[in-house]
Amino acid sequence: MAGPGLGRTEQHRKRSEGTASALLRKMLESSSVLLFIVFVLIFVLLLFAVLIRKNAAAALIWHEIIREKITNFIMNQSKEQRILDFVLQNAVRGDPRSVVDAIDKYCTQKEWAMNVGSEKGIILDKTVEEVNPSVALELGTYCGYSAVRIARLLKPGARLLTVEFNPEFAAVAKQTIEFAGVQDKVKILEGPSEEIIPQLKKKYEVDTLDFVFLDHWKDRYTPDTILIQECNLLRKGSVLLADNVIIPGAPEFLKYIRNNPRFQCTNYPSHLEYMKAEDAMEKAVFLG
Ligand SMILES: C[S@@+](CC[C@H](N)C(=O)[O-])C[C@H]1O[C@@H](n2cnc3c(N)ncnc32)[C@H](O)[C@@H]1O
Repeated sequence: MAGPGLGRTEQHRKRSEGTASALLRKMLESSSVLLFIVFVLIFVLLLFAVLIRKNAAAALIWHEIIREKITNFIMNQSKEQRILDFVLQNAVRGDPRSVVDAIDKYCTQKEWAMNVGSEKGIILDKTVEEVNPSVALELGTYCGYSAVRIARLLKPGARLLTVEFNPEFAAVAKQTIEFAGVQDKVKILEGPSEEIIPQLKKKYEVDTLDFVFLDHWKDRYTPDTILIQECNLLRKGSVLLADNVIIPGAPEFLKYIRNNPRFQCTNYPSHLEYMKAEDAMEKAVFLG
């Protein structure tokens, strides 16, 4: 009786040992898999961090897609609303320069945003001062940064029409423009540029445009430039200024405008807003 009993205990002990070592093996295997995954993740993150520093496209993906979505989720608020809040708290009501400076400060120190920015803003300012427009058109309002920049330089009686198809951006821009005190000079036209441009003559009493700032989605630069001409909105000497012709880039537009004998072009090398990557603006004077 004792023999078989001891045998069972021995068998049981061996089975337990077997199970324990299998469990330990599994644990070691799974922890090394876990360790491997952690290493791969750290490597990918480091690679992405280097890429963000070196590559503007990766930086834009990080700022505009990943970081912005996470911050919006955590704060339950859009980036554009955060920019507006910063303006309301840090700029001086009725002082357009302080509004521009506050947006630049926010976008340099806190969150990147697609305003024309301080460096290319100087090229924009100089062009507006040179043209001294009575009627200016902006395609792409966003938060109203460039609208305020342009409006503060307009002579008395001159006006800026600015087109934006995103209602949330248009609402933020309206408040920014009002806070800057330039609301009498700026009218936000809500809707897609391709629908608004053909309405400019009749609905908004535009004869011709003296200055056009192209700063909406880059694939619309060429079709909208053609549409503006088809609607007879340009006069001899009208000036177009296009932003971001290098990043995100508007190669088709550059090809179209530089090969068009009706335009005389000048390129202004600069840098992508709030970044070191190279960008440029293209000025095109309509020769009639
Ligand atoms: C680069 S942001 C404009 C930045 C602004 N000009 C500034 O410097 O402060 C481009 C804006 O154009 C708007 N947009 C893009 N395509 C458009 C279109 N076809 N019609 C109207 N708005 C458009 C986008 O919603 C976005 O707000």
